[in-house]
Amino acid sequence: MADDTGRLRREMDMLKLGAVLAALRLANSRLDPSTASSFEARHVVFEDVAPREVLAELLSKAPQAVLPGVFDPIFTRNSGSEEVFAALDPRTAAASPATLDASGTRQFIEVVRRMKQLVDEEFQLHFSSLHFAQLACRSVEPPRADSAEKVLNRTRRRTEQSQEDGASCALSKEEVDFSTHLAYLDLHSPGATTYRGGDLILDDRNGSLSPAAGRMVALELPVLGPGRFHGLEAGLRCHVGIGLIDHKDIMGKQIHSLAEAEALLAGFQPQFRPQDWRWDDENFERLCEVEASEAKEEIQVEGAGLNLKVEILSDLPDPQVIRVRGFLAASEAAELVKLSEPLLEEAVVLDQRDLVLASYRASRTAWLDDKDSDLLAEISRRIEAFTGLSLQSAEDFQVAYYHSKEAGHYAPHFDWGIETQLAEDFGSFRDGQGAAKSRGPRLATFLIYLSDVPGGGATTFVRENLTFRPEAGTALFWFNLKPPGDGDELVKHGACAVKNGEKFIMTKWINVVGNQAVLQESYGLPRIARHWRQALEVPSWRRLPARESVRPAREKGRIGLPEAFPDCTAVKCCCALSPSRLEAPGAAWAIRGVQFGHLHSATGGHGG
Ligand SMILES: O=C(O)CCC(=O)C(=O)O
Ligand SMILES: [Fe+2]
Repeated sequence: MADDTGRLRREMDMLKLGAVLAALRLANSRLDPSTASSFEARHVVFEDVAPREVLAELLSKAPQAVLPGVFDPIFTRNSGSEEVFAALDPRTAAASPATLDASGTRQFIEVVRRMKQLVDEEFQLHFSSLHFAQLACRSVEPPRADSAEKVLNRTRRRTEQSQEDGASCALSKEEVDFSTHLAYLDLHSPGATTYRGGDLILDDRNGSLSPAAGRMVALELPVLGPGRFHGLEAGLRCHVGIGLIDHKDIMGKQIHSLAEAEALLAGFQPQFRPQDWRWDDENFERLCEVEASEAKEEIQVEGAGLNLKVEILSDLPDPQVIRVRGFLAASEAAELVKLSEPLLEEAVVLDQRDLVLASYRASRTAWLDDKDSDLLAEISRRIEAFTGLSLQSAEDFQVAYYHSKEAGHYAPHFDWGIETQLAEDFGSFRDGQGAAKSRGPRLATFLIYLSDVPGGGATTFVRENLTFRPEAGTALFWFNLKPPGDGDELVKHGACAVKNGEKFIMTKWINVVGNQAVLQESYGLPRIARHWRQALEVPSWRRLPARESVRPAREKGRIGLPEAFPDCTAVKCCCALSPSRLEAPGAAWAIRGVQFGHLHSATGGHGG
């Protein structure tokens, strides 16, 4: 299977991706600002996104494989009474290859991965997670009786109505999902034996784009704007569609996780759970008050001059989170506190590419370089030996200080942020020549408590239900990424308010560059995990289990779909967000200029 993947990858890399892009982009233009639904979005067209054989294979299998109604419930699903929509997501496909055989599933996953990569690169997305991905077919039989114009008008009215309803609905439901970017890849072109219509209409006044085999259109979405229409007139049309969310607060809502699909395809059985994270903040508050979590397993590890007890609090298929008491001696922790105290400054966090002082992090921080003290160099050596990871591209040590007077805390977050912006902003991230180093995202976090805390200050993992009490010298270690390099949605964690006294921690973020092999070796596993039973000198990562049997399909209706919002219908929640969120400074979906294809006759149908 790995060979297949490699071959497919190489083939796809060889394609001239996006070569026709420039030709299809017209000069930026703006809509009349008086238009009620002012719509400034950007769309980009790619040609030859996947090899023809891949498109043909997917197309030959799609009509039998797709299932009516398997779709993100937040999006409207009916495209009009004449149109039947059916879809399959990567995890469904991987869970029951009977509907799409293993080779088809593999290709589907690779195509989705490629599409996401192109959208991420084109729109320079830093936080995107896969909101949905689907192999979808629509059919209209017999041909629509309505004129295209009528269908379009009806769909437009329905969209406007759902936006009005949805706006109020979504306003009271901050948690509503939405995609910030979409992409559709056509598996085939319209024609006498296939289908008619299917143009993508970005705005009825401003243009449309005809489908063509291998063509992918990627859109940056205005959250409130007119709908996107890609209705059929007749026949059966199949495509691969993806939706991405590029916003750090929503990052990790990977409803359609490719990593999990890969794992399923490999015969691994991840533990699925409803991915509804509306309760993160409440859970955080609750976990702050509970007793420290107990280890599930304890393993004595030796080697490289270390002899430590590893406590495993959570393990595969969930993220492996471990605690090591006595990683530092009390005297070492105290020395580091002393070293960092004069250097502490108010903490900044990366907020959508800007470094800001944020209310959600009340703490002071200092950055310490190995060169600052022999002790730090020694601790780096210990971390390398212990984790088996290279610190070649790791960031400097960050000391964080929280005080009860400021109720010092750090709200639940992910550590996996991309560091390019940080590299430009922090001198300490530069190499000797002042050039920003390439580190890649934060693969893993090694956190060491430098002090006990008399009251509060626990570290909690809100989705794994773990609580750690600070004890000077104790370390925590976990991976932020999962194969093949996605942010892990289960490692969301936070620091509870310090209620009494003060808290010091020191963190080493270990980045991807230099550790790519670890990600590669874990390919096919739901997560990266270390075999702690091996001697420390032998870095050892859990390998893919042999594929023996195909798992039975999971219970229908539980496939990564969030719980329905109790008082929002699916249609109401479609694409709606508060306009104020759109206008918020620094919003991820800052809307750019418009680029349109040429104007074309309008066809109907409402596309999700
Ligand atoms: O202070 C803690 O317990 C956690 C800190 C943290 O998560 C971070 O600095 O990224
Ligand atoms: Fe963190």
